[in-house]
Amino acid sequence: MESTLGLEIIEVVEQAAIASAHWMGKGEKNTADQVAVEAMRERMNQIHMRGRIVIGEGERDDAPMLYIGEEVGICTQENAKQFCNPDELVEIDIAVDPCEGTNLVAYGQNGSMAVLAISEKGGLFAAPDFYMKKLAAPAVAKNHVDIRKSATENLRILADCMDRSVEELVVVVMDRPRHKDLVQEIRNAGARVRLISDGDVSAAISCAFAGTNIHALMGIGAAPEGVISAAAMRCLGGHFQGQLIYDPAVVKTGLIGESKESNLERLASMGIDDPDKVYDAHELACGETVLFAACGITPGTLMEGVRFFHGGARTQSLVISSQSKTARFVDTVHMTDAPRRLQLK
Ligand SMILES: O=C(COP(=O)(O)O)[C@@H](O)[C@H](O)[C@H](O)[C@H](O)COP(=O)(O)O
Ligand SMILES: [Mn+2]
Ligand SMILES: [Mn+2]
Repeated sequence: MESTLGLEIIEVVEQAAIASAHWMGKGEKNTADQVAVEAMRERMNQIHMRGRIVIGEGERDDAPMLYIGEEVGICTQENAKQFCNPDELVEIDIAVDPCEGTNLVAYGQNGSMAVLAISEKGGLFAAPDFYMKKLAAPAVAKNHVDIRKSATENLRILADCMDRSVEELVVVVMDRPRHKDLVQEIRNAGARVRLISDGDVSAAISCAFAGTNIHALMGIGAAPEGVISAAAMRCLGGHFQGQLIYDPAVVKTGLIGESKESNLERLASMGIDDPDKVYDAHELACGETVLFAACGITPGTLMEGVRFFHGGARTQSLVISSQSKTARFVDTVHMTDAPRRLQLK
């Protein structure tokens, strides 16, 4: 599955990031999102593949593009037989977030990226548009920390695993009222908190890389982003656990349905019989082969953002593969017109 796909998906996230970056700082989050979706879809449809979106634009958005169930790739088009024999191609599932951190792009803040994960059919958990409690940590802490334990306990374990004191740990938490007690607990335990307004995919993956000064992600974000983060963490060997949040009283945003009961019914109709199950990275991204690609839109912990210059743009992406066991940082110069000069760095 990987061979050429690994290269092509770099271009998919690059094109989405460039399109969105044109809207950086313009205060228009919907446009920044929409152009990323269109660019991602257009580039995906040039790839010799039979893809199906399993995580895309929200189930209830009625989005015209990259909606859940949409088929993408040349080999899914009506005239597919002109280009390929669809029966010879492996069917793949794709999770996309063309603009992860739309607010960050709109307000020119750090940490946004175009991102996707791919696996063979059935290899990614088709998470509902619910919230998810998440715990991410470096590989050394894998299976030692546990989302069922308190933050205080996990911080002690994490400090032990990393051979440092709790005071030397930095935990990323989304700046939301629902995290008031969690933030207090982390501070009381002695660790330092980095509050982010958006973009918990970047924060989760950063835990797997030493040198980011991010040692854990705790708290509740969106479930689809949890699956995308898990795909990367599974390939990187980092710790990632997620637990669906179906009780609107926990998040208090009204975004996850009117009542706990109706949400439980919805989960049951999707075949999720144990709504309290704790999923690890291997369960959220269980495919034999998993690929992950992200390209920075605005600057982030892992990647630079898109930089425009006369006649082109420069991007930085991260492509991770479970098959080749690689995490590649790709630095690309895009020559849209004839650039006056190309800078080495
Ligand atoms: O920040 C985020 C927004 O993503 P996007 O809509 O693609 O720009 C994500 O990283 C979060 O995981 C998540 O979507 C968020 O926590 C859910 O929203 P909120 O109710 O504001 O916490
Ligand atoms: Mn997102
Ligand atoms: Mn998004």
